[in-house]
Amino acid sequence: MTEDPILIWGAGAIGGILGAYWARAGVPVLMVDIVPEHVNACATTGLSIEGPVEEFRQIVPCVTPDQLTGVYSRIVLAVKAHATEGALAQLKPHLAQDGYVLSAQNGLNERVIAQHIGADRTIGAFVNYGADWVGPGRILFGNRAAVVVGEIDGMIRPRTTELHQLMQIFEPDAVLTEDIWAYLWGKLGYGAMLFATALSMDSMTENFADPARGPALMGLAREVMKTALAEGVSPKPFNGFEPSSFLPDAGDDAARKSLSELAFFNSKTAKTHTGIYRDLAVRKRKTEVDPQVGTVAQIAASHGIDTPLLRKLVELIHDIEEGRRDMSEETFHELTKVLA
Ligand SMILES: NC(=O)C1=CN([C@@H]2O[C@H](COP(=O)(O)OP(=O)(O)OC[C@H]3O[C@@H](n4cnc5c(N)ncnc54)[C@H](OP(=O)(O)O)[C@@H]3O)[C@@H](O)[C@H]2O)C=CC1
Ligand SMILES: CC(C)(CO)C(=O)C(=O)O
Repeated sequence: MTEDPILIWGAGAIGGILGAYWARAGVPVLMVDIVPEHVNACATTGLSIEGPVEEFRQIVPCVTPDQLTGVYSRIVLAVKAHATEGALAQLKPHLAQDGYVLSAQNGLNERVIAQHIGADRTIGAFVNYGADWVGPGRILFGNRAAVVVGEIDGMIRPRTTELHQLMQIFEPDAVLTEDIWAYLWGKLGYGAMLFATALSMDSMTENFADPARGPALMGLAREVMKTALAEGVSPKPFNGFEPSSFLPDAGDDAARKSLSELAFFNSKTAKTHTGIYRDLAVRKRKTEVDPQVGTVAQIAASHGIDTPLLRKLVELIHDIEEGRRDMSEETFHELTKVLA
């Protein structure tokens, strides 16, 4: 493996965990984050990984973007999707001509990254493990889950194999794929339902297990799967999400079975609520709804597919972000009304 440090841009829940595991394994890592107290804690007293999976504290070199010098050949981008363009502008001067950016994010950020730095320098990852940034130098690792890496053109290159090995340090079951888009679109389908779970204060499991919420949840996944098919993508299953159960010809029983598997999978995590819930209820900040759900609705429209549930979901999340609605069961059922 090459020896210049892997730059992790965004040292929060997802990036921080990768940084801590790689640093502990002796892989040279440098993290970059905009929260000075967190940067200071990671680099001095160490980053504390907490929760049921494993507990340890690891010093990980970490700087703010203005403190960064040098050029790097491997950059892992782990900021929220709406921070992608800003982060790309900052990281571009630090990316080697023959280097790459790996997106460890939810959404279709690989498209945005490719536009800015070139498709040949963009690699995709699908991450489904659950984590929360709980304070400076502290991350809750709630549960292990699927981790997949792959080139956006489907080729397997030496750098992809190296990345796969690196991911296996952290997640032994990490997968190397020739079809990263299948996983990214699968997560968009699951992700649309996760956004809906954040319309109320209830946990992911309470949402997935509630028969009254089933129709709206399955309707959201169906709109995303229909759009994926129109894009020529066949989403792949992971951790209880079974894309084929939400295809136009699959019945309600299959969809309900997948919802019940998602309820079960999420009953095992210490991260009971989504990152979206955390943005809305705890951190009181904007979510990734526009670059995730909004983007799918736009892509659907470009294929002539109507997505009334996705559009309503974007509107409801905006309402909560802007203080026009509470997070409540009643807000969730504004989605159900779309089906009436
Ligand atoms: N958390 C989870 O369990 C999962 C998250 N994901 C996805 O992973 C991605 C990252 O999410 P997550 O780790 O939870 O987010 P976090 O908010 O925990 O971490 C992102 C970190 O990046 C910082 N940041 C923002 N802008 C910049 C910038 N320009 N340069 C450097 N750092 C910056 C943030 O600071 P600040 O907070 O001040 O903005 C924050 O510290 C998202 O797309 C998310 O949907 C996917 C699967 C699971
Ligand atoms: C729930 C989770 C961790 C996926 O399992 C996620 O992606 C999120 O919090 O948004």
